[in-house]
Amino acid sequence: MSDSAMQRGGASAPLGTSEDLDLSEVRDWIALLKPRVMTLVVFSGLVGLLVAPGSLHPVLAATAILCIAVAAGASGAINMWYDRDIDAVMRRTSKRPIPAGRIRPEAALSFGVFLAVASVVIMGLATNLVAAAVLAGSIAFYVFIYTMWLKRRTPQNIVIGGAAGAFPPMIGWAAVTGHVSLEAVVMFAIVFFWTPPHFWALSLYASGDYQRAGVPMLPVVAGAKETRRQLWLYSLLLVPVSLLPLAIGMSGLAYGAAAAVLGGFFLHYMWRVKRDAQDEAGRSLSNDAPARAAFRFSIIYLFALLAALAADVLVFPA
Ligand code: HEM
Ligand SMILES: CC(C)=CCC/C(C)=C/CC/C(C)=C/COP(=O)(O)OP(=O)(O)O
Repeated sequence: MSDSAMQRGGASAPLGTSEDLDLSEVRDWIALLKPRVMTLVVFSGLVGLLVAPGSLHPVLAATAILCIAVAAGASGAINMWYDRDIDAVMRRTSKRPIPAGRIRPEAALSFGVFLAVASVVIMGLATNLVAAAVLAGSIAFYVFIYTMWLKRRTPQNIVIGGAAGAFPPMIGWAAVTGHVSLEAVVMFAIVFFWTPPHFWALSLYASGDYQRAGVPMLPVVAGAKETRRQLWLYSLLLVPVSLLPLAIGMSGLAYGAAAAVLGGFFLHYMWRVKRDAQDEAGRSLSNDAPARAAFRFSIIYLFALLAALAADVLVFPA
């Protein structure tokens, strides 16, 4: 039995439980990859790949998507290694495998670095150098620019650092075409402008955590009122940006209509956050119910928008 399994089950664990213990160990390693966040990252990469002109052998396409998933997971693991001190003091993250003492920090780091290198090398072999380079760049962006540099220094951390999460559709596109063109930049822009409202909605009701950990997220540094204002500004920018695929002829009217309707809902949810009843300090009087709803909707929105783009391009090819 490993040290971590001993910690969980204890030396006197009943016979027959070793498989369960191994399974929970596997679950811890999977948790290091932030699998829930990965679903949308992978989906956006898949959409980039599906809407790209040209074709890729299905096995190579599946490999490319797997590489995006593994790269995102690897950077999540390295992020958890680096952030283990602040994760330990935040309620939302304190039970993660490293702060909870179930995985050694160095083991998590080796795991993350190994997966990061493997994902880039395999992407290069399976597709092309451009896709591998953008994949490497997005890992480096998340790890070095966001996690190690901006996250603890500026409330604009997620605006700049969030670019890391906007690369996957571009990587999917590059995997098929071998280059980065305007369409790929447009998909990048959609995720880029979506990220601040997505995260700031959550940060409004998780600001206690960030304050305790000394992370300068916008509500901690500038207050809830300013966060609501900036969240609203980025939401207003996102809607026209989401219509760019139509404007550049990448998609047709079906996508345009879907983007307009989804954008209307997005603005509705974010407007409710902006107008949430608040005290003089800007704190919500409704237990942040609108912010919680807006955060949940932000995820549905991006899934639906990207699905609409893929459906439009595949059903009505140019
Ligand atoms: C710097 C940028 C971003 C930050 C700081 C951020 C932060 C967060 C946080 C703190 C959560 C709460 C869930 C958790 O405990 O992990 C979350 C959830 C989520 N994020 Fe983001 N996010 C960012 C960008 C993105 C991007 C680019 C995507 C995908 C395209 C994404 C997809 C998701 C999804 C799908 C969830 C829900 C996970 C669940 O079901 O628990 N996020 N995000
Ligand atoms: C292909 C590739 C490398 C994609 C990268 C995907 C990526 C960077 C997604 C960003 C999403 C994310 C979980 C941010 C969390 O920030 P945080 O670390 O502040 O969150 P935490 O407090 O939950 O740890």
